[in-house]
Amino acid sequence: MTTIGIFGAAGRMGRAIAQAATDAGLGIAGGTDRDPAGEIAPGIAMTADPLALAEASAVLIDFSVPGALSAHLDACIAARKPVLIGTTGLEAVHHALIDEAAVHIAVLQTGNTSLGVNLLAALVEQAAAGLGDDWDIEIVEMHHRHKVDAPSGTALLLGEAAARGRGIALAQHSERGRDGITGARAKGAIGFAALRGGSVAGDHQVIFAAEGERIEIGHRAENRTIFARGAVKAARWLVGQPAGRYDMKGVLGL
Ligand SMILES: NC(=O)C1=CN([C@@H]2O[C@H](COP(=O)(O)OP(=O)(O)OC[C@H]3O[C@@H](n4cnc5c(N)ncnc54)[C@H](OP(=O)(O)O)[C@@H]3O)[C@@H](O)[C@H]2O)C=CC1
Ligand SMILES: O=C(O)C1=N[C@H](C(=O)O)C[C@H](O)C1
Repeated sequence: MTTIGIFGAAGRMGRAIAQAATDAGLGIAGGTDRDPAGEIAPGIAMTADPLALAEASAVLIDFSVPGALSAHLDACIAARKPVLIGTTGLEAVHHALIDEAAVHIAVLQTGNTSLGVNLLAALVEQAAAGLGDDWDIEIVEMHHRHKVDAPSGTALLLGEAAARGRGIALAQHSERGRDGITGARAKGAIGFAALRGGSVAGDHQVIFAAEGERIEIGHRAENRTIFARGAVKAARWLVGQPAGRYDMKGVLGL
């Protein structure tokens, strides 16, 4: 039986993943959290030691915080175990750590584990490729009041898809956090706007706006179960994969 270890196990996603893994008939080796006192569910042991967890698991799932990424990757490399990174708010330094880890082990990093969002990303890439840069691209997301990072990992994933479709680098063409006298929109820019409130699990809308017409495509997550199910599916897929960096396309057959 595949046994999963969960970094950030006491969090909203950690708990949802424990439930999804149990529903899928998988074993749970245990979990870590910032304060690992106690259990996340009956029979699921918490530890403060990422390496001990990695050694006890067939595959690891990390939905915690960017600051813990380095220690989690080190543990997975030392134990030679594959890992899924679902944590968002990652910066260039974190992506460099993931690239380095992927030389030694299989690492899947994604801002969204759901089938719907990954299919949306494929559609966005196709639309951006077909429409050309006189169509302005804006990405709007809304999440619950507890979310700490913006734009969401999913908004950035969709932005990357749009940039790929256009054959440009997102980093050089994104407009984020507009406020005050911003000046006119740059031609070819990909804009981001983030809303926060209530209990919204995750809404994303991609708007293609031209003179006189607009195309809007989007996705609404009704709860976290879709992310948790996707994470468990990806973890199963990762077991036995050779070292390398992966995203959800291989898992979902997109
Ligand atoms: N890729 C995807 O599909 C999805 C990604 N996410 C992302 O997953 C992450 C977690 O989301 P969510 O569960 O809602 O957030 P939570 O804040 O509920 O969970 C994060 C957990 O990680 C814990 N933590 C903090 N530091 C460490 C550490 N050093 N080691 C282990 N655990 C630690 C936190 O503890 P404490 O609270 O005590 O600090 C908390 O329990 C976010 O980045 C979110 O954006 C969310 C949904 C889907
Ligand atoms: O923090 C969340 O809740 C979510 N985070 C991910 C993101 O940043 O895109 C995925 C999902 O939208 C929920």
